[in-house]
Amino acid sequence: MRVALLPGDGIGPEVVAEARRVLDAVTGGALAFDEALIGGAAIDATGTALPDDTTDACRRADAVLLGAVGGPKWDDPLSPVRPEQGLLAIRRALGLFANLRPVAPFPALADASPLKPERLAGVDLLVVRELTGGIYFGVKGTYGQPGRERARDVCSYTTEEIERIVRVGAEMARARRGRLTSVDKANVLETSRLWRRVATRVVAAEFPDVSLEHVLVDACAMHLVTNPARFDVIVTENMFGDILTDEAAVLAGSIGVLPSASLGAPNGVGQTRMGLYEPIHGSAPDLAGRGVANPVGTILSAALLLRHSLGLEREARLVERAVAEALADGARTADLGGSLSTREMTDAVMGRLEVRTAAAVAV
Ligand SMILES: NC(=O)c1ccc[n+]([C@@H]2O[C@H](COP(=O)([O-])OP(=O)(O)OC[C@H]3O[C@@H](n4cnc5c(N)ncnc54)[C@H](O)[C@@H]3O)[C@@H](O)[C@H]2O)c1
Ligand SMILES: CC(C)[C@H](C(=O)O)[C@@H](O)C(=O)O
Ligand SMILES: [Mg+2]
Repeated sequence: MRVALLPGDGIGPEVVAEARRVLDAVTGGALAFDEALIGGAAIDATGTALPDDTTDACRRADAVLLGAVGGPKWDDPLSPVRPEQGLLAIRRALGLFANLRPVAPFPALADASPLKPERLAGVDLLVVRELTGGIYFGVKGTYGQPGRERARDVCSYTTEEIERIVRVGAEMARARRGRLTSVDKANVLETSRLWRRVATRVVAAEFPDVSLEHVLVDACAMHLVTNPARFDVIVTENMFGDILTDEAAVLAGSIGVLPSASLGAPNGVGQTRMGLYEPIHGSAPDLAGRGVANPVGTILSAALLLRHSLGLEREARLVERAVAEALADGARTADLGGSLSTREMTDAVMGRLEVRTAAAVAV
C-alpha cells in the first residue's frame, strides 16, 4: 500500500515526519511513501502551488497525508499564486467532497480547555464539512479602477452536491447516536434554503431512523461552547464547517490535537475510500522550525488514514489508544501546557504503541 506525503509549509514537515514514524511502526514497515511538494514549498520550487507531479503522486497512492500550507512569505494579497490554492486544487482534483472532523476531547485534556469541565462532559461530535463547493469554489474576482474596486466570491451549491454530503452525514449519524444537525443560514441565504430543503428530503426518504434538526450557523457557534454535548453529527457547507471546527478545537484543548479526513466516493472494495488526511490546524508560522508543534492532530489523521483508506481498523485503534494513553500519562507539548518537543511527544505515543502492538500480536 502506497501513501503520498505532502508535508507543505511551516510546521507541516515537522508533524508529517512524526506521523510517518507512527505509520511505519504500526504497520511494521508495510507502507511505501512518496513525498511531493505542495503550497509555498511548491511555489518556491516550481512557481505553482500544486505541480502536476504532486497530483500524479496522489493519484498513484491509496491515501495522502498532508501537513499544512501557507505562511507570511507567500501572504502578499496581490500575488496571483498562493499556497492555499494548492490545497483547494488537490481536494477538488481528487473529488474529496466530504471532510470529516471528529471532536471527541480526551478527558485527560479537560484542564487544557478554557471551558468548565462540566461543559465538556459527554462531548463526542463529528463535523461533516462539504469540501469541494460553496463560496470557496464559486466565481471570484476583483473589478474596477484602482482605489475603487469591487470584489466578489459567489456561493453556489447544486442539489447533487448537497445530497451527497447529507448522505455522508446521515450515514455517519446512523453508525453513531442517530442524530444529525444540519447547519445553514437559511434565514438569509438562497444556498442555505436549498440546502435545508434537500437535507429534509434526503433524510426523510433514505434515513427514517436518523433524527434531523436544522440549526442556524450563528446559533450553532454559540451552542458549540455552551452545550457541545447536544451534538452528534453536524453536516454543513464548506465555509461554515471551516469556521465551526476551529471553534470546536477549543473543546479539545488545542487545535494541535484535531485530525481530519477528506474523502471521495466509496471505491466499493470493503467500502474504503481514496482520502487525504490532515490536521485541521495550519502551518503555525510562530512555531515553525522550533520542533515544538503538537504532532497529535497529524498522528490521529494517520489513524483515520489507516481506517478509511487502507481498511486497517485494528491499526487505527492501536494508534488512537496509544495517543489517549500517552496523554493520560501526562505527555504534553507546549500548547497543552507541557514542555515536550514534537519528537518527544511522538516518542511518548510510540512507547505506548509498542506495548499495545506486542499485546495485540500475542493475542
Ligand atoms: N490545512 C491547512 O493547510 C491550513 C489550515 C489552516 C490555516 N492554514 C494556513 O496556515 C497559516 C497560518 O494560519 P493561522 O495562524 O491562522 O492558523 P494556524 O492553525 O496555523 O495557527 C493558529 C494558532 O494555533 C497554533 N497551532 C496550530 N497548530 C499547532 C500545533 N500543531 N501545535 C501547537 N500549536 C498549534 C499556532 O501556533 C497559532 O497560535 C496561514 O497561511 C493559513 O492559510 C493552512
Ligand atoms: C488553508 C485553508 C484553505 C483551509 C480551508 O479553509 O479549508 C484550512 O483553513 C482548513 O481548515 O483546512
Ligand atoms: Mg480551517
